[in-house]
Amino acid sequence: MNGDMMEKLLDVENVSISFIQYTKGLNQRDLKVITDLTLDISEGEILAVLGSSGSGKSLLAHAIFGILPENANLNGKIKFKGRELSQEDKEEIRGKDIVLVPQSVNFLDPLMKISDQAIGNVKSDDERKEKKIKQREIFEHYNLDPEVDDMYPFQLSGGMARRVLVSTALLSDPKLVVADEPTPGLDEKTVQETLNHFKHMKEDGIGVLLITHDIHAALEVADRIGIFYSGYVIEIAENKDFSGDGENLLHPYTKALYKALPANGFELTKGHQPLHGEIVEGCPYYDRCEMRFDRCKQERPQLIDLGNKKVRCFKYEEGA
Ligand SMILES: Nc1ncnc2c1ncn2[C@@H]1O[C@H](COP(=O)(O)OP(=O)(O)OP(=O)(O)O)[C@@H](O)[C@H]1O
Ligand code: NI
Repeated sequence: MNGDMMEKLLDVENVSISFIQYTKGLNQRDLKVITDLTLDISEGEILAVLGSSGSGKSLLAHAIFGILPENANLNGKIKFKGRELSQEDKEEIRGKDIVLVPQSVNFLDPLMKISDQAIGNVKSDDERKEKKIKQREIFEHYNLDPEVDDMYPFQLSGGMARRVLVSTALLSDPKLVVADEPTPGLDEKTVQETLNHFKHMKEDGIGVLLITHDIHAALEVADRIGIFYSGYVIEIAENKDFSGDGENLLHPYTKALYKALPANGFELTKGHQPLHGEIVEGCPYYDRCEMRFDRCKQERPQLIDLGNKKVRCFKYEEGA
């Protein structure tokens, strides 16, 4: 599919998420977890967001669905098909045009039979029948036998539960699927299976936001990969840039990450990423950067838009 012809589905523009934290006495401070995050996804495209544990990946997903914790502050815009979504819009649209494949099976209701919760609320018996047929079809497609319909979540194996979450998400014919860490804890075969599901969605024109800390999974299915570092997206690269010597990758962190791949297994969190809320004045990667210059210590680089690619580094500023 030609990426240029596909309609834009999701725009996340300058999104920041913070928590109010009470310190000694009645002092409070803003604990920033995500800062100025910008990304977009089109029909038939898989965008992976790659970040270490605790980097705010699930919060990003929850912001899109309007299910952030009460004490979270959300700034910036989230748009679907060009229209900014209010909290009410998000509540309206979720589970329909946009669906979440949650990180945890705990999102399933432990007291409800699998097929009932997959079908969800219906307005009439006819609708229930219709949805039941569709549910069975999709479950069949994901190798979930009829007896699964009457099971409760605790009766599912890890792999089955994953397949239930994916097929439940697809039941509403979504335009966009947000998958939060769909692969950890799965055996190699089930990982492969899950990734294939995302490829099928892509072929069906669905946009997929794949949130993961597994760079191998990201590289296997994603068209583009957004790299989180210390609450920032420091680069959005194309999949094909992760090849050769990594010479087409832009940010020094992404380059280092790529170089570490074949040799070291892979370690995303090697070294110290400034913690959330730590006040870093300049570039968050300054301390580890091999290409830094003075300006990087005082001033924070903005995300530079290079068409399909984006990077947050002064080195790529015009005239630099
Ligand atoms: N309700 C809350 N109040 C305060 N801080 C919170 C709250 N929820 C999350 N956080 C903070 O936000 C950070 C990001 O959480 P999030 O679950 O989005 O990380 P993640 O990237 O999805 O991690 P993982 O890979 O472990 O799933 C956490 O490290 C935590 O410090
Ligand atoms: Ni998470």
